[in-house]
Amino acid sequence: MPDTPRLDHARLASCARDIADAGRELGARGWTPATSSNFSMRYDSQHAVVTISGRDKGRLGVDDVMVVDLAGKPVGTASKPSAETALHVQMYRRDPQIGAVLHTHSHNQTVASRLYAQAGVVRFAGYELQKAITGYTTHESELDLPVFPNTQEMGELVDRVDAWLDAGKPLHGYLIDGHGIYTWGRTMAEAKRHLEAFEFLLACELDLRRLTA
Ligand SMILES: CSCCC(=O)C(=O)COP(=O)(O)O
Ligand SMILES: [Zn+2]
Repeated sequence: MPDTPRLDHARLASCARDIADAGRELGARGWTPATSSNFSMRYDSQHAVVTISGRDKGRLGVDDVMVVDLAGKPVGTASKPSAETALHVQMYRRDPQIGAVLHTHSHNQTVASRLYAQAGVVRFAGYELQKAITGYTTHESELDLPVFPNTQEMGELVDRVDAWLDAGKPLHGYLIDGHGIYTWGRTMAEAKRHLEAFEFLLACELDLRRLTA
């Protein structure tokens, strides 16, 4: 039987506070409607702290998160982790530098995911705000946000993300059709900056489509 790690309660409380703060901010912007969305932070090299399934993500408290291993298995609790935990732990497994993953369901994210599902990608070019994504230093770059089909089978989404990354294509976030966005960062602050940047860029693209239709 695998050893159950003794939890560092100070570390867990610190992650819980950061996750709850992020949830309050994102919820206040209307990006987490109707208990949607989920958030996580890396706890250590083999574990993450993730939101418990079904909680109101705009009103999280310290008891609304739990520890999982990087296979998504609960550690030290009988609570049920987010239904989308597999998409969080995938990022922690793939990149040891990733420290936080955010998933939201804003109106713009959802509408854009529907409009660009067939193309399979939203390509941003010419926006100064592309520089808010780590590694982008000029508006004269192309930033791709893929759109994957929605499914209740998390393994299918995990495979699509793996395929994108295994093809060597840069990935800083992705949309799921009719669902929402995933993005991440080395820290919670970086993950929030990426989320805000994608939300802003999607809003611009949607406005341009309306204004130039
Ligand atoms: C009510 S939203 C449907 C599930 C979802 O997409 C989501 O983001 C929240 O699921 P969780 O299990 O993390 O609460
Ligand atoms: Zn979701």
